[in-house]
Amino acid sequence: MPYKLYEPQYRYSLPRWRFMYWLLCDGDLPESIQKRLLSGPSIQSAAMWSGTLTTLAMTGIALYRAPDPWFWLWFVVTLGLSGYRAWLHSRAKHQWRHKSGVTPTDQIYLASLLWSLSTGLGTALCLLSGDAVLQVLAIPAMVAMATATASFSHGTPRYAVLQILLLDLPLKLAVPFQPEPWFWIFVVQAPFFWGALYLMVHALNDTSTQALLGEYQSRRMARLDPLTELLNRDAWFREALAIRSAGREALPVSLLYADLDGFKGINDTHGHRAGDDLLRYIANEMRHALRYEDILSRWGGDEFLILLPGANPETSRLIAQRMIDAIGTLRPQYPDLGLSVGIVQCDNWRGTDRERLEALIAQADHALYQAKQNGKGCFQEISA
Ligand SMILES: Nc1nc2c(ncn2[C@@H]2O[C@H](COP(=O)(O)OP(=O)(O)OP(=O)(O)O)[C@@H](O)[C@H]2O)c(=O)[nH]1
Repeated sequence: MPYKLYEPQYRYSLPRWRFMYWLLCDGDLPESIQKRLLSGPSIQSAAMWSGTLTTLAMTGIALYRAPDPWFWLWFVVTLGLSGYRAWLHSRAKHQWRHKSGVTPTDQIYLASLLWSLSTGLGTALCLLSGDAVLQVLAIPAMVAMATATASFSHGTPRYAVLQILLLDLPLKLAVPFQPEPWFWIFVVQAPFFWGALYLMVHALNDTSTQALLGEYQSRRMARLDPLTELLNRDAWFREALAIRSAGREALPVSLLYADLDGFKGINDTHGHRAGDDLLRYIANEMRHALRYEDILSRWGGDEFLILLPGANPETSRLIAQRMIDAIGTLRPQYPDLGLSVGIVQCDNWRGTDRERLEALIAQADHALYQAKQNGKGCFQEISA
């Protein structure tokens, strides 16, 4: 049966204020999951508007029943906060759509906390007003809002707890200051109510986090070589072919085919596990020798394929030599270890398809063969 997964309208960037980060994020999770949890229903427009409309309806009824200056203040604060929150949401949506920078995550969550506080204080006022209608309205409205908050904000459990307390605590604190003894029942049941919401937030959070982590891991495994965590062949092809459409003018690229020298001997002498550790270490060294935009993969065994977009021959020589030198620093421990690199230069990447790319790889492989023939530990270049 077809079904549609819940997708947030847009993703929020991580909070920048320290306290907000602590309140909203779990630093142990990958950033993409933190952002996904952060962008849950709690700060999507639908949740904001349902909360806002409920509060506005309550303030309207409160003003109708008892046009007290405090209720006027509650009404004005709710109206002001609603406008501010609507503005923040439209800014966030715009920034996300146009990828023009960070979203105002801190402000959005802070405004939502202020709404919780003003709503909590407002319902406490309803209880203190002595008006039976307002009192009867305030209690179920607060139970509904606190419960909805727990499910909406489950992606951010610390924040959810604070929000529930801001909403519900003032009402409970108001009970001793009004004459009706039956309202004490809400104070007595408070620990059970909050405890149940706490458990619900954490159970929902656990389920969402585990599901997102599972999805994250399977995406990673489909993309990365498990030993070195570099791109695997398929992902490399995808990324390499994806850059062909960028820009209109000719885009020169270099393709580097790198192969370790003497690696078999290291496996034979130090064991396969030491060989694995070395491959991981070398993958990291290569990452550091490259630029952000370069596309690096473990092609197989002790071979690596690297695409350098926009690189001229001089840059590619420089990068190849940088990688050879980086591996050279391991000589004191592994005297026979080295790196040979075949380089193929391509003047214009535009219009490249898989077939042409495979032909370029074959040329780079040929250049690598020549580098090995020339005594290893060096690079050899040819033009496409
Ligand atoms: N430890 C480890 N070894 C691997 C892995 N994949 C391939 N190898 C080994 O890497 C070696 C690659 O073979 P060659 O490239 O011929 O070895 P080499 O000594 O570097 O040869 P030259 O390139 O001619 O210098 C083989 O011994 C493979 O068993 C791996 O994932 N882990």
